[in-house]
Amino acid sequence: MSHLNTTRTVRIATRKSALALWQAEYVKAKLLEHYPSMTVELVPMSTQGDKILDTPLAKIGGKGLFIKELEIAMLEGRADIAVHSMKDVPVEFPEGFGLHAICERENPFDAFVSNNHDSLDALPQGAVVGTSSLRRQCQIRKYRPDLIIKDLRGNVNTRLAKLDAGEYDAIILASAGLIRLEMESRIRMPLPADISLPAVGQGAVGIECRNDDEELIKLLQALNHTDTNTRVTAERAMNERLEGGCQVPIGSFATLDGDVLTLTGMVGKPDGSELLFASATASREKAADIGVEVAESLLEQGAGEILKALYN
Ligand SMILES: NCc1[nH]cc(CCC(=O)O)c1CC(=O)O
Repeated sequence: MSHLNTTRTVRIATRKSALALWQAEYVKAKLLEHYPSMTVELVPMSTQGDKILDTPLAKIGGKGLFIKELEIAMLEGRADIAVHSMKDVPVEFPEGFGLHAICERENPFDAFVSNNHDSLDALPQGAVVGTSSLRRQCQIRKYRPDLIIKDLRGNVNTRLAKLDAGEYDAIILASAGLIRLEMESRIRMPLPADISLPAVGQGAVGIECRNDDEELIKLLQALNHTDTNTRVTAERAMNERLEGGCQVPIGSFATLDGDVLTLTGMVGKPDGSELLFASATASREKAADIGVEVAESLLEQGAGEILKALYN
């Protein structure tokens, strides 16, 4: 790497939520670990997504909502990279931008969080569960049709405050966010993939930059985690074939056993009355191919109709 300028300054555009700031600090620490003479600065900014938190995201369209302002900052030279939760990153990037590293995945599973109950099974009939994710909603409804699902929005801390205020008997959050914000003790029960298949890319952090910053792209390779990248590539390929945004009842979860990659996908009706599943296994070089294969198997089962009904 002696030909690369490792002393350059890298500015990280980030949203201001606790989790976004944690992720930006994490990438900063990783960069400094690999390039001790680099200067890394955070450039926190408010984004459109933060301002419209009270509006149901599905109705606004969802795609790319959180990242526009960060890209403008990179275009205007106010920032060099943007750090994202992979599950919030749309399949397609705006012209001139790309995803150039995916860091090692944290716990990818959903978490059952409650102050009074130990597990989903332990909830009394008709208990109120908070989540605004159609993916979580359809899977919880399938598993426990008697529960009442109530909308829950805001950052991780806001959602926990609403639980603590007694608005819900339990809420569902991503384990990764709680672990990163040092609130792992809030997890009463991790939800296994056969109860709640995670979202595409859940638990992984990705780094975006301009495609013409070749030196930076090379420097970022040190932060890329190959196994995570392979798994998330398969999951995203499935989503792309399904033309799914980030606010859809779609689950996609890949595992690696050596070089053997297995992908499971799910598309469900939000009311939990119908959930479609498909799986495929292949060697790791076929990540994108099995994403498409699983998507097509879901489409054959009728996933297209379920998704179309939601977009209308
Ligand atoms: N959609 C919000 C969001 N985006 C990323 C995470 C944290 C987990 C992750 O990095 O995948 C969360 C919170 C949640 O779903 O509970």
